[in-house]
Amino acid sequence: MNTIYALASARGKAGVAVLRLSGPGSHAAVAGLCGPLPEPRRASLRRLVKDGVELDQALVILFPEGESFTGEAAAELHLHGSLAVVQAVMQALAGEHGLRLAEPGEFTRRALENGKLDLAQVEGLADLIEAETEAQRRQALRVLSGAIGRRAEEWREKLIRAAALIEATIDFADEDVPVDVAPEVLALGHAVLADLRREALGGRAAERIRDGFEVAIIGAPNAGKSTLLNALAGREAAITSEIAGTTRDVIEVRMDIRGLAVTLLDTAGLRETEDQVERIGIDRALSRARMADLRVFLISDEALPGIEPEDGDILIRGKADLGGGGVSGKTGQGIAELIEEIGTRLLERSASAGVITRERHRLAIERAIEAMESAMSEVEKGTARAELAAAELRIALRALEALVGRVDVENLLDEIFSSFCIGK
Ligand SMILES: Nc1nc2c(c(=O)[nH]1)N(C=O)[C@@H](CNc1ccc(C(=O)N[C@@H](CCC(=O)O)C(=O)O)cc1)CN2
Ligand SMILES: Nc1nc2c(ncn2[C@@H]2O[C@H](COP(=O)(O)OP(=O)(O)OP(=O)(O)O)[C@@H](O)[C@H]2O)c(=O)[nH]1
Repeated sequence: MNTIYALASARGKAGVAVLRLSGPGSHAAVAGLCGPLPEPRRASLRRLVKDGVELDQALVILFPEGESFTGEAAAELHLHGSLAVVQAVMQALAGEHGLRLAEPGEFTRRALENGKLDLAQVEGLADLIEAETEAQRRQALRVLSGAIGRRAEEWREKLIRAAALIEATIDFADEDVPVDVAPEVLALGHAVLADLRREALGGRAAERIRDGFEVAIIGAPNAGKSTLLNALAGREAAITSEIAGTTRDVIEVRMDIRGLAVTLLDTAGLRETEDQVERIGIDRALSRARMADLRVFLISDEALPGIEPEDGDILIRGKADLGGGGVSGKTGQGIAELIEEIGTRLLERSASAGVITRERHRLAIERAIEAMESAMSEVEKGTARAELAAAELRIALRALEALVGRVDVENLLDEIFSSFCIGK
C-alpha cells in the first residue's frame, strides 16, 4: 500500500496549514524531517529540517496503525500557513521514497476500505464539508455519526429473524409438526415496513434540507417581484425597472432562512403576450414555479394566467407602501415578516426528515418496501409460498445492505469520491 500525503486545510494564506500523511511509510517520512518521533497521538513541537535546511517549526502528530482516521499509520504536520512553508515541506515529502500525492477523497476512501466509515458515513462526511446552513450541518453530522447504519442494522436483524422463521418452515415442511410462524413473521415484517414507509417520506424532506428548498416569487409584470427578491436577499441580485417584462430568465439567489438553505427564484411576470422571447420566459417561470417547494404569489390587480396557488403557498399584496397592506420591496415594509413566514412553512416541511438524506438512500428504501410488500403477501398466502416469501425477504435485505455499502457499491465509489477535495 502506498503512503499518500496532501494538504488537508484550504490552499492559501492562513494561520496554520495541516498536511496529512497516511500509509505504512508515513511515520518514517516524518522521521526523515524531524528526527526522533514524538509519542503517538500527542501534539509535539518539532523543527522540520531537510538537507540541513530548516523548513518550519511545526506541530507533529503521529497516529498508530488501526487508530487513525484512515485506519492506517498516519501523521499530521501542523505548519505555519504560508505558501512558501507549505511548498517547501510538500517538496521535501515529494523526495521521500514511496510517497505520493493523494487523490481527491483518497484518505476517506481508505477509511471506508478499512471499515472506519461505512458508505453512508462517507456521504455524511461529504455533506458536512459542503454544509452552509445549520440544518445542513446537523443533518450531515447525524449521518457521519452512523445514524443510517444503526437504523439499517435494526431492520436487518428483524428481517433476518423473519427469514430464519420462514426457512424453518421450508426445512420442516415434510414433518408433522405444524408450527405457524406466520404471525411472528408478519409482525416483524409490518414493523419494518412501517419504519421504511416513514423513512421514504422523510427522505424527501431531508433531500430538501441537503440541496435547499426552492421558493418561487410569481406575479404579474411590474408587480414588484424583482424588487421584492432584492429586498429579501439584501442585495441587488435582479434588475428592476418600470418597464413591464423586465425579468426574462429565472434569477436564483441562495439564502439561509432560519438555518435552512433556500434558493429564491425571481421569475418573469405572468401575462398573455405575443412577444416570443417573453413567452419563453413565462413558460420557464411557470415550470420552475410549479416544481418549487413553495410559491409566493405577489398579488396585484391583474389576474395571473397559467397557475393556481397550491395548499401552503403564500399569497401577499405587493407595493404595500402605496396602501392596502402586504409587503413592499421598496420600503422594506413586511419583509422581515415574509421571511419569517417562509421559514415557518419550510421548517414544517423539514420536520418529517428521518435518517436518510439522499435519493440513493430513498431508492434503496423504496426497493426494500416493494420487496417487503411482496414478502408479506406471500406469507399471508400460507406455507406453500414460503420459498417465494424468503426470496423477497432476501431482496429487501440486500437493498438495506446497499444503504451502508455492504453490497453493490464499487460503481458508486468513484462518483462519491469525485466530489471530495484533495486532502479529505
Ligand atoms: N487535525 C485534525 N482535525 C480533524 C480531523 C483530522 O483528521 N485531523 N478530522 C478528520 O476528518 C476530523 C476529526 N475526525 C477524526 C476521526 C477519527 C480520528 C481518529 O484518530 N480515529 C481513531 C481513534 C479514535 C479515538 O481515539 O477515539 C480510530 O478511529 O481508531 C481522528 C479524527 C475533524 N478534525
Ligand atoms: N411604490 C412601490 N413601487 C415598487 C415596489 N416594488 C417595485 N416597485 C416599482 O415597480 C416597478 C416594477 O418593479 P420590478 O421589481 O421590476 O417588478 P417585476 O414584478 O419584477 O417586473 P417584471 O420583471 O416586469 O415582471 C419598478 O418601477 C419598481 O420601482 C414597491 O414595493 N412599492
